[in-house]
Amino acid sequence: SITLQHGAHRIGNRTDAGMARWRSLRLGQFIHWGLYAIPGGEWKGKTYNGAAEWIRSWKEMPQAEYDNLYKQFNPVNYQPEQWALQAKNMGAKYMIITTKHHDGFCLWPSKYSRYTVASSPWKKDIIGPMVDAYNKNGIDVYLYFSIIDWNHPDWRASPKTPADSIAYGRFKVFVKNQLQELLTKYPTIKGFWFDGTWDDSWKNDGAFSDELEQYLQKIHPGLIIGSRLRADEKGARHFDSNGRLMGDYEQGWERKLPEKIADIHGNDWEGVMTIPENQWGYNARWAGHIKSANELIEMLVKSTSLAGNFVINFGPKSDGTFRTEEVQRMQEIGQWMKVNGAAIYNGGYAGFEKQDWGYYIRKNGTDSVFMVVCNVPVSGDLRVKLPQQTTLTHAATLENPAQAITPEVTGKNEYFLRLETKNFHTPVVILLQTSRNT
Ligand SMILES: C#C[C@@H]1N[C@@H](C)[C@@H](O)[C@H]1O
Repeated sequence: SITLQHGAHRIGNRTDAGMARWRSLRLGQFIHWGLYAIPGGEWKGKTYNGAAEWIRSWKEMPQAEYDNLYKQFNPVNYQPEQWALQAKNMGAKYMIITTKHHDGFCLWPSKYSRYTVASSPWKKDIIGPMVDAYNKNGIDVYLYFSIIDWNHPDWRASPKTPADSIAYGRFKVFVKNQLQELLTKYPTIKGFWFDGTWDDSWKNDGAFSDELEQYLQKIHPGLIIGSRLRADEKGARHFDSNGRLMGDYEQGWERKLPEKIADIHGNDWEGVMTIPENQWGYNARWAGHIKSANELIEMLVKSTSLAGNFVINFGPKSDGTFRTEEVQRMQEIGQWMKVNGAAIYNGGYAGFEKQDWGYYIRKNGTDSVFMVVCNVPVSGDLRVKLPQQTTLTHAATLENPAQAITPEVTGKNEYFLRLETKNFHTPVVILLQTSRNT
């Protein structure tokens, strides 16, 4: 390995209580909300086919017109208490909110910028009441913060001239000030979710991202920050030039998930997922494949089975309400979580051989292993193959009333569980009690 000043400073996962809590939450809610919700993917009768929150970069969108949308930001139906209750009923245990996306508009009244809610008809702080409402409902809050800031005169994707470098130097001070301000104003938040760190200006300044992370940790010890913030001094991101993860969890799983346990290299990780193929901010016209609640539940189960967190994204409208399809997904997922949440919270990798019918999840630190059946075999017979020296002592479904299943022993450490009925409309969870033959 090579000597790095600004590579990973820790080998292996964090072992503190704050990270153990993050690891136990498993299901999160992402919220992308900002000026982009006003056009909602459309402008003067034309439809923008990209991600709605990137509409400012669309050649059909005059940037000056986009930058004046703040004069229309007035979410009269914004009710953070309702948002938090809805998330609680979905079973989300943490929430990530865009304080500032790439367009640079701040949902909090930052004293370092005029491009904030304070300048809008709404005037008031959006973030504070949201953090309070979610915390009151037992949901941890993480703040999404984009380093890219299209609105700030000193932002540079790639400094070319000495003047650029001086401007970008001012921009780095601005970033540091805004982050310190967010930690001071919202001290109960558990971490930052950084984005927009792919440009040369950031990638080529590993020292700054390293110092920034340490500066934030000094203000708020235990802060949880993923791998998307840092670069090392050779421009490597997420993993340093020695292949070691920088940050507290792997944060590269955006609209994709690992397939098998080897893909995560033993690191904590989090997957973030849109319900349409690629829309984070509100887009009036949802096109392409829209994920069903069952698809999202299966992704949550798959993530948990591979010892990772899963965060589902929602894009509220400019008035502060949620579109029907998103409300429906939250309700359906919540109904499933009410019965089966025990298989998700504190769930992790079971270490059993993967079977076609679905996923195994081990309740961390116990001999309780859940089977989550997503693909009911026409035979109704679920094959279970346990590691050597492991015996299956009991099996029952989680639903009410629990349906006991007598395991049929077919060979060494191999069993079949027969489902009495095969017509399930959502993934069915079976709790296995195993014992290790010491
Ligand atoms: C690309 C990109 C951004 N990363 C996702 C989390 C959204 O914020 C999207 O705009």
